Amino acid sequence: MNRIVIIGGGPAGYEAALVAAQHSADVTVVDADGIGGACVLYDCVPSKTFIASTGIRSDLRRASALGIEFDPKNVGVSVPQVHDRVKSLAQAQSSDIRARLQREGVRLLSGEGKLVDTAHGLATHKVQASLFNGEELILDAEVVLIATGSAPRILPTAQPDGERILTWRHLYDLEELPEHLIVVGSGVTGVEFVSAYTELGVKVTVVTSRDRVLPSEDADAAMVLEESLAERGVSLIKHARADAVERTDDGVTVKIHDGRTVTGSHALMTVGSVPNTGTLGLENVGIEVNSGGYIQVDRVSRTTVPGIYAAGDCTGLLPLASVAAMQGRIAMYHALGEGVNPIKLKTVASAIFTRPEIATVGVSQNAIDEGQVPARSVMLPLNTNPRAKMMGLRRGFVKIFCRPATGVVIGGVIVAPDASELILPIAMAVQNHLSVADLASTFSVYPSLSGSINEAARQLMRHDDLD
Ligand SMILES: Cc1cc2nc3c(=O)[nH]c(=O)nc-3n(C[C@H](O)[C@H](O)[C@H](O)COP(=O)(O)OP(=O)(O)OC[C@H]3O[C@@H](n4cnc5c(N)ncnc54)[C@H](O)[C@@H]3O)c2cc1C
Ligand SMILES: NC(=O)c1ccc[n+]([C@@H]2O[C@H](COP(=O)([O-])OP(=O)(O)OC[C@H]3O[C@@H](n4cnc5c(N)ncnc54)[C@H](O)[C@@H]3O)[C@@H](O)[C@H]2O)c1
Repeated sequence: MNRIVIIGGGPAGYEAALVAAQHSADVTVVDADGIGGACVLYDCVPSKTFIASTGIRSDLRRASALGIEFDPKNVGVSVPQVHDRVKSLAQAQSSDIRARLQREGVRLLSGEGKLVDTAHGLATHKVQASLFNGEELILDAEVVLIATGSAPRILPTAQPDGERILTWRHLYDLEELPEHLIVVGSGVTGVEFVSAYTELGVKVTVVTSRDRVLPSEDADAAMVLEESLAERGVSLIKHARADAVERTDDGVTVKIHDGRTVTGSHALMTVGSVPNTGTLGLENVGIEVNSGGYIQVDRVSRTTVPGIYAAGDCTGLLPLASVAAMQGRIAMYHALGEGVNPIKLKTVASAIFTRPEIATVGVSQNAIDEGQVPARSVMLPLNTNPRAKMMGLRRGFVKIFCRPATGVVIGGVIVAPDASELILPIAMAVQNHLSVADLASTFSVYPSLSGSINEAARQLMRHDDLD
């Protein structure tokens, strides 16, 4: 029987454990935060649960435009109830995953894991587990998976205190809504909270070092989001690198590199994450990390040391729960000698849970514009879609990219409510090499937002006929 030790119980670790247990391996997971990892307990699951509440308030605000009379001023937000729901749902999901792992026979240890091999190049490895109950165990393993995730990046001059200067992991402990929230950073994490807090009626200012929100995402999508946030009263301060955040008597001051200052009641730091690789004893086995502290892996999750794999945010490949889980599963299939397909990032679908949502899959507009990938594309505004008109939607679009000669779909972007759900047909087309003709000839429901996916594909087909 293979002895496998997994350090970290987030999506990378627990999905790997399930695969290994189903292949009759002897699996131990050592985890420091709780099964489900930061994903379930602090990051992805809590933020999406929070956003589920904040969205309801916006739906109510839009009701009058559709002829439903009601006074938005009478809508209250029970902050303790919203936060309790967030935390109890996260705990419940963690418990469910824990129970499933236990049913599959996985041994779960609560504590910190560290590699303690006495020399480099050994055939098997040793993991020291320092348990929170005070026990110290040394676990022998033929295979080790490092799946330790990442933690919020902290600026030394903006130390979070959990009261006024916050990371996203402090938010659900606040007793009241911030009066004026300054969000530092405009990446995916930042904009999701900017959108959510404005939906709750909180005044929000964004301080970003870049020239737009979502600098790494589709520019057309980012522009739609900027317009929508501006309409909801968000102030966006661009080209503004925050040097420091300080407490004042009644709030915070954010000091910007060029001398400007911004004051508010609270500051939320969303300036990225750092991998949890510093205390893992990597030097004891001869694994080197890159300049960002990430563990380098190949497409089947192998590190440079035989028998040691790494998966998820600690590898810096693509920090998404879905990718972490896939990397973890692939590591186990490979370690157990099963046939395995190396990970393909070109087919990963992801979404940004703002209002409107932004979902993407496959190649990006940037890669096409820079000439890295030849493609034809079409961008269809949603306001021509009958269902969108019925729903009173003013913004959003469907964009599809396809190969110039064959029309094979290679990517797409959707900006719409529930874009996270609407992206699936394009993701299926990308994954299965379907063409725009395949997409165009698939029946969609009339009327539906997904009808715009058919229509966009049809426009690319017409273009085909002219070639
Ligand atoms: C605010 C926010 C929202 C997000 N929303 C989404 C989303 O909507 N969709 C999506 O796909 N992704 C989302 N992500 C990204 C997603 O959360 C991560 O990609 C995912 O958590 C990575 O999983 P992981 O298993 O690598 O690590 P994690 O989930 O971070 O789990 C790692 C675990 O390892 C443990 N650990 C660390 N060091 C040790 C040690 N030495 N010994 C033992 N245990 C250790 C930690 O305690 C933790 O439990 C979001 C991220 C953030 C910050
Ligand atoms: N819905 C989702 O799937 C979801 C949600 C959240 C995060 N994530 C994952 O997490 C990854 C990381 O996202 P993120 O937003 O946490 O980090 P990020 O590194 O992508 O963004 C941080 C932003 O902060 C800015 N910044 C850094 N230092 C600054 C300073 N001193 N002053 C002002 N601005 C500063 C950077 O320019 C950058 O735009 C994403 O790429 C995504 O993969 C996914």
